[in-house]
Amino acid sequence: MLKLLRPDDWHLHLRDGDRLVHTVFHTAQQFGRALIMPNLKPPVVTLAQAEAYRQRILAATPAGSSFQPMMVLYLTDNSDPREAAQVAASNTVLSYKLYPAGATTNSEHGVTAIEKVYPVLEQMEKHGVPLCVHGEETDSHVDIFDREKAFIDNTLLPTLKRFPGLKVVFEHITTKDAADFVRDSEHNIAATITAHHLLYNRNAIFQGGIRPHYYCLPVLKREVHRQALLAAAISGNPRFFLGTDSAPHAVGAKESSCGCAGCYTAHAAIELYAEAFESVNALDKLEGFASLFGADFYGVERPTEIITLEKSDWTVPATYPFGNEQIVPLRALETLRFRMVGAA
Ligand SMILES: NC(=O)N[C@@H](CC(=O)O)C(=O)O
Ligand SMILES: [Zn+2]
Ligand SMILES: [Zn+2]
Repeated sequence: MLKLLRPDDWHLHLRDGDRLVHTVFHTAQQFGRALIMPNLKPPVVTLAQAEAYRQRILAATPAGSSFQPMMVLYLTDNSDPREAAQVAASNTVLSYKLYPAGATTNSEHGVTAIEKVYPVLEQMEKHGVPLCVHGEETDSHVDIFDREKAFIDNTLLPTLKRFPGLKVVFEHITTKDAADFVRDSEHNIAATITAHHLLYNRNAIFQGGIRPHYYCLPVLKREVHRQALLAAAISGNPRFFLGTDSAPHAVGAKESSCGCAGCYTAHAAIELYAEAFESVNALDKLEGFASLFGADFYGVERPTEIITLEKSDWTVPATYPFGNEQIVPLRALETLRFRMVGAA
């Protein structure tokens, strides 16, 4: 039996509409709070839109749950620098998200050149508002496995040189380069790490055939990178913390000749992380990573509730409902060794 302070998910996609009841259900079972990504269609760009989305999420939250969605604004070339001060004053909107235009799902309204948002970044630095970053180079000539490293060199380093006090969360890091970069950075740079990047390398996408449910962005990398992420996650360094990047797409959109990027892990997120930490005998490091470090970085209260995980095998269902469609979760029809059994 393993008891943990109730974890928070610092990178989550819930989508919208009739899908919310299904996605919120899974996350609210496990997490006290989650940082909700704003890449809807159309994206969440204003405080008013974020508040309206937050209310839709709360309306879809199961009765009796105290789950709190924390919101993010989608940064665009046209974001108003004056809004940064209002974000700093908000208790429910915590950060901005940088999607380089074209980098990932619903990023077409993203930033076309980082210089265009310098006035916003200046205000964010001034007011202490964190920037969450999808860190991949968008130049299609750059090899897809090298895009995270190229982003560090071409975008992140010059931006931090110009705004050295800007708080940055390098989201869903996938390489040793990114882990080393964050480890060797100043205290204002942190990173989230997904469960799937801790558990799998790029072979998973091609195991006996093409496996669309293991395709996400940034794409899974070589084993050496997975090892580096695992080392960072269990290091006890408080600038590495949990963000699932659980990213649901209906089964038809994944199992397609041009399938969407994203792995759905919210149904068993903490169990998947526990499995990864146990694989290197580091379950004692899970609570800091999952429940403390993210709250500290964002400057919100640490959790007080406790959840309990048990060592007991269970089989993940083939699908879960997703609005009026279905979603295939990670590890569908396979066995998981941990199971969350309660909260108090
Ligand atoms: N990670 C993914 O593969 N997909 C995410 C977008 C993102 O986080 O980049 C999505 O919204 O589907
Ligand atoms: Zn992303
Ligand atoms: Zn994401």
